[in-house]
Amino acid sequence: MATLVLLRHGESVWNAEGLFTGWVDVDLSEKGEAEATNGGDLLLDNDIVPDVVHTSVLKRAIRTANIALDVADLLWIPVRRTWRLNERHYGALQGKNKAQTREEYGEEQFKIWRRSYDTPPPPIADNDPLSQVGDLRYAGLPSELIPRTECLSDVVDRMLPYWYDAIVPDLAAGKTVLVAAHGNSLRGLVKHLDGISDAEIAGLNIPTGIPLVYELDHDFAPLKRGGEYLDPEAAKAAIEAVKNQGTATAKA
Ligand SMILES: O=C(O)[C@@H](CO)OP(=O)(O)O
Repeated sequence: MATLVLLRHGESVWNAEGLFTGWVDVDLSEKGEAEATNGGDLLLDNDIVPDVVHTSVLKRAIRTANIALDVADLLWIPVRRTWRLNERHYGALQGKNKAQTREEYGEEQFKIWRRSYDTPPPPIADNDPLSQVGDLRYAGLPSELIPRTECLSDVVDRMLPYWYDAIVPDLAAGKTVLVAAHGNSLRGLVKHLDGISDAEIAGLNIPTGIPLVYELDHDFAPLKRGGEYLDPEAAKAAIEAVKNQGTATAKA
């Protein structure tokens, strides 16, 4: 048996402002830092001691992991970072306001861009200031691997090689593995773990800063479908808030 802990970064500044973020390297808000601290407290309270952490190359996930691990006095554990755990690239929607996008293009199109499995938003131009094509952290990648937009299915395709090649070997070695990543890269991983259909995954949202724990069997399949949030009540409310982003019921 192996333990896998999934942690979505705390609220980012653009989450708070209601903007599509994707691969733009936005920092945590003050609330996001507090959520990361709470995530560390939850690990501590539940005696969960990660042996290794895997993060994306975006600072909201990196800082969330650091803050949570600092709380648990585990800043020293080995860390690996990969673009394959990055948030879904939101294409030309990066930096756009969610509520305004919904108003401009309508509820149906907004939902398709946000949560359909296989329809990506329009691509971002390489010369757009919010494109990642010239970003130093991706300089080692062939240009065709740097997304100009992605749907969730694209995320699953680029995330799974890392799951099999880097995370599974840690789990196989009996390590407790912490993965600090993003709403949509974690949706892709949960889809894979729980065997969720392409249609069903549209209804699944991941809250910020609340560790989701999976106990896995010898074949790296969950003992309990859906895993367990360390604070299920808070997770419920936060999931609802993510779902409602950009709609009239959203707070911001
Ligand atoms: O903007 C984004 O990159 C993501 C996560 O914050 O948003 P959404 O939940 O709308 O897919």
